[in-house]
Amino acid sequence: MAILNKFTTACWKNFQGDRPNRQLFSIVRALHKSAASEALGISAAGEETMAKRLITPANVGEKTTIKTLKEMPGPSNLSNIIEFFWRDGFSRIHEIQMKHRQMYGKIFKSRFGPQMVVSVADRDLVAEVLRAEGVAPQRANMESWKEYRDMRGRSTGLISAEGEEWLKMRSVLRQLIMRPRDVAVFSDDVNEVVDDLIKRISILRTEHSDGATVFNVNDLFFKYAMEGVAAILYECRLGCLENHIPQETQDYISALHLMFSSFKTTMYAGAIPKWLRPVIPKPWEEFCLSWDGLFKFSRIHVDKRLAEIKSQLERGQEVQGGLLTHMLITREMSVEEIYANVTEMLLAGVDTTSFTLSWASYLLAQHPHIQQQIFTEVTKTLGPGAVATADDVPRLPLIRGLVKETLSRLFPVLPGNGRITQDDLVVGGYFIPKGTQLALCHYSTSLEEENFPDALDFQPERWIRKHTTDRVDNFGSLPFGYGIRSCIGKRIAELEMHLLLTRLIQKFHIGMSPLTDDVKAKTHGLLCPAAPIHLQFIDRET
Ligand code: HEM
Repeated sequence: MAILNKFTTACWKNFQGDRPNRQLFSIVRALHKSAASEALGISAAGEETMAKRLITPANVGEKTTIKTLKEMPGPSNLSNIIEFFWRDGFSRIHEIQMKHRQMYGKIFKSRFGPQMVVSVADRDLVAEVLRAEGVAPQRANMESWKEYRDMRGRSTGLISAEGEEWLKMRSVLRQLIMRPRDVAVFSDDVNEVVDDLIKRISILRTEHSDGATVFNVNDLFFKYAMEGVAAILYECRLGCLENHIPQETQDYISALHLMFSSFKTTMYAGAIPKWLRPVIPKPWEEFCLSWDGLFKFSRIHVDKRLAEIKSQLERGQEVQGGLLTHMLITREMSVEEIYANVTEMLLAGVDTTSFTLSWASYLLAQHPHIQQQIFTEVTKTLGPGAVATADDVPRLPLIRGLVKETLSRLFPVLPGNGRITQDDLVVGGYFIPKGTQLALCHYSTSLEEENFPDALDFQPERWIRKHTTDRVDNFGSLPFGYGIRSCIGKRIAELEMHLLLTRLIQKFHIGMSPLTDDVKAKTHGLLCPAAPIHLQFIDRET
């Protein structure tokens, strides 16, 4: 188990003490504000310039060329209803993004009943929006998450919290897991999970007559991602890759599957008016049921660790541990906030990582010559059979390129991102009033020929910098978001993906099974394979 910190009984006082007082919170907030400016690359003077650029509604339509939302093009309400409800557009959100971009241009508006969304489908405009973000950007459509938490008296976590509440939790967590060196200490834990996955592949291959095929690799990568992220978050192993998965882990997987399988209904659980719930109860009931399962699982693991810490301290022993231990001891967050955050982080970290791994392996199988190039890089850099750690990753640019080309370009697992604007803005020549819902269309920008020549080709080497001043475009592809509200688990996800893909390429030639056709993507909340991916894992000669 990675050791982040050592704690002595002195910390126990802190552990039992009060939550940070308001004065401290103001300091944290001030620090955070400057950190946010830093992350966004703007100085105090820059912020002022930004503020001056804001326009009031009175300016609009005068002698300026600034246009109103009324003038913004976009599909009609009726065509949206047909596209989404008649033609099952919910599973083709990524394609619709591309289609609307072609039809209406870089910025367009769509209506979903009373809800109006402005879509931004251009690299430079996305950059404008994100660079103008304040200290606590607001995510869109989180009402149902909050309602569930209020109903059950639970705290919000990073994903669902807003404002000061979010800032406080973010300032705690960003110091623990945001930098590559923060997560490098987890290399051994992750590598143990990789060992188990390799063993699992060997078992699964024997179940097929050719001795090489693994059916539906996403199932395997789901278990890997869950085991890996839990090893870091809960500091324990869950047994996902065992032959017999423990019942409580199985219950969690069921809750996660329920959340995922009923995505379409649960996504709109909050949108269905409360008075209609007695008539259409299923979406809201399933939504609550899956959250109950997810929270229950986190409580079990957090409480278990809490009890261990208490007993160690009572015996006068020094407490050592990782992320969870640190959070429980320092008490910068309450236990309820810790439950909520580990619940939301586990939820955010499993399918995202597993789908990316499925797509990356699929692309490797489709492109054997590229797979061979990456294999050559790995063997030359590490030497035969060596197990990579986080420290080796910077020396494996094609492994990083493989993940980027998969996730930042061809299969961005979150094809879009949402924001509620917190100030009046002008974007692309349009006045966007405060409180407008924005959709940032990352899928369409990541396939833009202007941003990425030969955009449909799989070219991991395009991410390799030939010169230190080289930069492959950033705002054209933001798989983890950008700035102060970006993905807090980015480094954890990267570590899991880099270490696993390196080892898979070292051990196996990954081939396409004849049972796998051309697999298309579909949107189901995330961009996932529309059909199971079956792959062959053939041992490389040692
Ligand atoms: C391939 C894997 C992953 C991808 C592509 C991904 C992507 C994202 C994106 C796009 C966001 C929204 C950012 C924004 O609104 O600007 C996000 C937020 C978040 N992600 Fe990830 N994520 C991944 C893995 C993880 C992991 C492993 C964890 C936890 C261990 C995690 C935890 C979170 C949390 C807590 C947030 C909310 C952050 C906040 O609002 O402050 N994610 N992620």
